[in-house]
Amino acid sequence: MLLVYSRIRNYVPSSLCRICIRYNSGSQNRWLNRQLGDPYAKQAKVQNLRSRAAFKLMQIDDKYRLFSKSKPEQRILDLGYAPGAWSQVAHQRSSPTSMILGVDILPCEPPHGVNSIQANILAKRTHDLIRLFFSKHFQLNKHDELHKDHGYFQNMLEEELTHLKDTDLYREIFTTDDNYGVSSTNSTLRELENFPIDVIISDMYEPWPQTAGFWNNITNQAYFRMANTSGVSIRDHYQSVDLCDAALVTAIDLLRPLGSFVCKLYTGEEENLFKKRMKAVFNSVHKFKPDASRSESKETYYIGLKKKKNIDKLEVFSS
Ligand SMILES: C[S@@+](CC[C@H](N)C(=O)[O-])C[C@H]1O[C@@H](n2cnc3c(N)ncnc32)[C@H](O)[C@@H]1O
Repeated sequence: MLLVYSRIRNYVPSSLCRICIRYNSGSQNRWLNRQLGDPYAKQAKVQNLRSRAAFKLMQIDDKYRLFSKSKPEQRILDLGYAPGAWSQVAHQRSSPTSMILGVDILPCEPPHGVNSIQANILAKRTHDLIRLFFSKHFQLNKHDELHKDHGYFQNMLEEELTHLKDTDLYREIFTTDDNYGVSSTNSTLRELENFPIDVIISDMYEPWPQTAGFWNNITNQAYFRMANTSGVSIRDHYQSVDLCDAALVTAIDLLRPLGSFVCKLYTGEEENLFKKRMKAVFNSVHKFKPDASRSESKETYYIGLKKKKNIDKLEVFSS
């Protein structure tokens, strides 16, 4: 019903739309009324931002300074990026030469200045695609305007990955051994290839209301997929911890030492365990609930600054 509402809202006067509201369930009504009166939702519309979530990241960035216009070529990974408001903020607040990759399990056209892939972060291949995207090799060959054709871009990245398999170049990009064929003088460059990302942001969880991609039978039934807020806080919490762990694994494997990390967590009894894992990966760990996050929501944000070096993944997850 919500989908129908958002689709027809573009075509019919708002008085008629109230009819739709009347036939919704009570909780849907509450959601719609809250959304219609919400100052952040209104501001998002005015500023052409894809959702009110943009303000949460702005407030996190105001406090923890993740992005910088003066750092050229910041490499930013946005996990669960659809519909793209966080990516818009990352693009606005970083230098024009920064590289931003959005990953989402749902199909979505990325905002201007952002590349994206449709993929599940729980899959190993997704990590390979991310590493390839940020590799020197792919960046050199990438056409600047590719973000304008999302499907073409994803195909190109996938094909390149298949093409490279079993070549020396593949081994160079994907072997993360510090000593792989390099002298110690090149170790900084090697570190950059091993850990090519400066900032990882993850808002992964419930799907945004889809407006496109319905042809895709595998991923468009968002409400039957692994993660969607159910209102049952224990269930939401455990699924959220899984996604936070997946984001943390991505950070261990791909984020550069001293790099920054943000992830959304639905709070619950495993929160302290997750915090402990964060502390094993980052020198400085903060919990922050931005004003734009509704007080009744169980969501909170964990910020990890100054990633440590030489992290043993097994140790992080076995304690
Ligand atoms: C709350 S939305 C993100 C909103 C986004 N930060 C923005 O500002 O527009 C959460 C997203 O996480 C995605 N997601 C959930 N599980 C995922 C997974 N396993 N892999 C990739 N994306 C996932 C959902 O499809 C959804 O689009």
